[in-house]
Amino acid sequence: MQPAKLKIKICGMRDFENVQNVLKHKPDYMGFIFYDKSKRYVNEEQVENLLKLNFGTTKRVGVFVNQSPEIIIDFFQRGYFDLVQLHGEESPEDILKLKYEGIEIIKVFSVGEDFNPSILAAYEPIADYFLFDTKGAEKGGNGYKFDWNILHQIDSQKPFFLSGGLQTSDLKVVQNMELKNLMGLDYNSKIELLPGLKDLDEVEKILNN
Ligand SMILES: O=C(O)c1ccccc1N[C@@H]1O[C@H](COP(=O)(O)O)[C@@H](O)[C@H]1O
Repeated sequence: MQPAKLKIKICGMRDFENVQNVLKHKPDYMGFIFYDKSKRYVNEEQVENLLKLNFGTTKRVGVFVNQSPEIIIDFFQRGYFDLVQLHGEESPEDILKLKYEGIEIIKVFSVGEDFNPSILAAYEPIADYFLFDTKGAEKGGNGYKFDWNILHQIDSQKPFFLSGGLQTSDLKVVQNMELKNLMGLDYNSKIELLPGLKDLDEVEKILNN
């Protein structure tokens, strides 16, 4: 069954004041993109500055693409995030290295026409959550949706997030789909004024629902 209240993640944040303002709406998760080819890349100086803020109940998600476990562990030990979102082709072996350090894992799968759900089995015992995003030219943040009906065919017990071009109005659509194990929605480029700068009106609409 889909949980009554979906968790909300606002991703691709980096601007101090914008983070502060989004936090007023208490999202469940806030994502920071530690991938230097992203338009939303957050550098170490920006992250260190953000550590001054009180995140309250909002969990900070570090988003990585095929980064070495050693670097991820180093950033985790510096307190840069609470859990990781692995948005590349990370192997189960590398993910286990993170688990041994006590890091909670969101493993991402990019869904296109050729998506084969058999890839999930190797990650089922080690990831805490799955996230299904749209496959596109970029590793993430492509800004468009995949056919969510494919999720009805997935044979997994793992709670998962949905992402890929989500807009404010999608909340109701998704709720009506009764997607088994859907735990949360991840908003990014469609609620932005500029890459990395979220539209506070959209954030308010999402989180006041
Ligand atoms: O946003 C990015 O630039 C990005 C780059 C590399 C990996 C992940 C990235 N963002 C994640 O992409 C999805 C979907 O975003 P969108 O709604 O399609 O813009 C989301 O999970 C972001 O966390």
